[in-house]
Amino acid sequence: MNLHALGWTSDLADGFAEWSQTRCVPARICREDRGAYTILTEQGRVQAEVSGKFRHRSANRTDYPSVGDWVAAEAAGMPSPAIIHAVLPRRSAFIRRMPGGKSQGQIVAANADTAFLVSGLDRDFNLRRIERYLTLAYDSGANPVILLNKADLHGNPESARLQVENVAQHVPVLVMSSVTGAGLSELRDLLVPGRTGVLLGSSGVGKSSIINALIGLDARKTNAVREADGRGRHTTTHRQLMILPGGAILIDTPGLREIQLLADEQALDVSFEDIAELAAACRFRDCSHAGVPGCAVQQALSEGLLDMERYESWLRQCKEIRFHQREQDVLLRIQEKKRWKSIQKTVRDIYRFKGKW
Ligand SMILES: Nc1nc2c(ncn2[C@@H]2O[C@H](COP(=O)(O)OP(=O)(O)OP(=O)(O)O)[C@@H](O)[C@H]2O)c(=O)[nH]1
Ligand SMILES: [Zn+2]
Repeated sequence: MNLHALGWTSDLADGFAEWSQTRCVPARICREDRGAYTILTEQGRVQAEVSGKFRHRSANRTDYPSVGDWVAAEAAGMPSPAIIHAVLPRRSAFIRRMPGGKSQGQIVAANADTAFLVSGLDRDFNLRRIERYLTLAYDSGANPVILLNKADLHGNPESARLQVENVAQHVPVLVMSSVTGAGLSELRDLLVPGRTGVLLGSSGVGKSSIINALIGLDARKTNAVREADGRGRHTTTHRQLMILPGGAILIDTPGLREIQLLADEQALDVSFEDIAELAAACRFRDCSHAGVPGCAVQQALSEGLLDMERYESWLRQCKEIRFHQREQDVLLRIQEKKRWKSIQKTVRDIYRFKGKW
């Protein structure tokens, strides 16, 4: 398989330069299952794991390879898995907060060019959730596209599209159905050979069905091929990267049950460009725009120029991002403290050792 067909770019080639004189080859992670990786190389699909040295120097979960990542890997000779020595610099990454409140981030997909944010036009439809996904997408570095799937279940999909276009300024919104095939050809037009898309969305919105429809499988049979998750529910359990017949690369992700933001505030300025503009025009310095009379944001609210629910959604996201930033700061301070303790201990040990002389 040609590396370019897997999404190889000149930036990646630059990133790989320091490995080019070694026995390593470039490879892309197509599947991860608790530390066991499946990678794609020019030679084909192989199993891989990270080296002991890699494990040793990787303190954070985000240091480890994720689906979509490019790595420097060394073939170890079958049947041993190949050894991953390094992750090449990422062009984009979707980071979400780990479920269960740990403050470490988890990379859902790496190196995507386009983020397909999938919603179902059924009971799942929720503008506020779309706003959250948009912030996540802008923070990741990939370009968002919104897919409104299950159009066959909605009485007036066009009205839903208008609502979404209202909150997702400049973002393409596609109404589709993986069951009837509506919108599929428009979606195909957005898929570029050698470019990577990632499907993100809650469980059950139809991510796997969309992929199946794209590769020509009957979407209604998706359930039959889904893997049981042990609780009797059928759901996608592994993120997986695949190459579609047209040559575009697509990453399927398991439904994110909770999407807590671990984004940068700048991402909010893009997903809420309208509010960011108002905030910039606010005459109060350091205004939180949360209720001060005379504030430009409050003014827009009272004049009906800004939707209250959208404003509240923005405020919640601001608070959440700041909360995680503070938490992250605390975490960094603790790590720094530990580092100093260990340096102090080393120094003490050296003196103690010297004292024996
Ligand atoms: N009516 C209708 N049903 C759909 C459509 N797309 C998917 N479904 C159904 O919705 C259910 C969930 O679809 P999946 O493709 O498994 O959803 P998913 O987003 O991959 O879910 P997870 O793997 O849990 O993240 C299945 O029963 C599909 O048959 C659609 O366009 N219309
Ligand atoms: Zn203000």
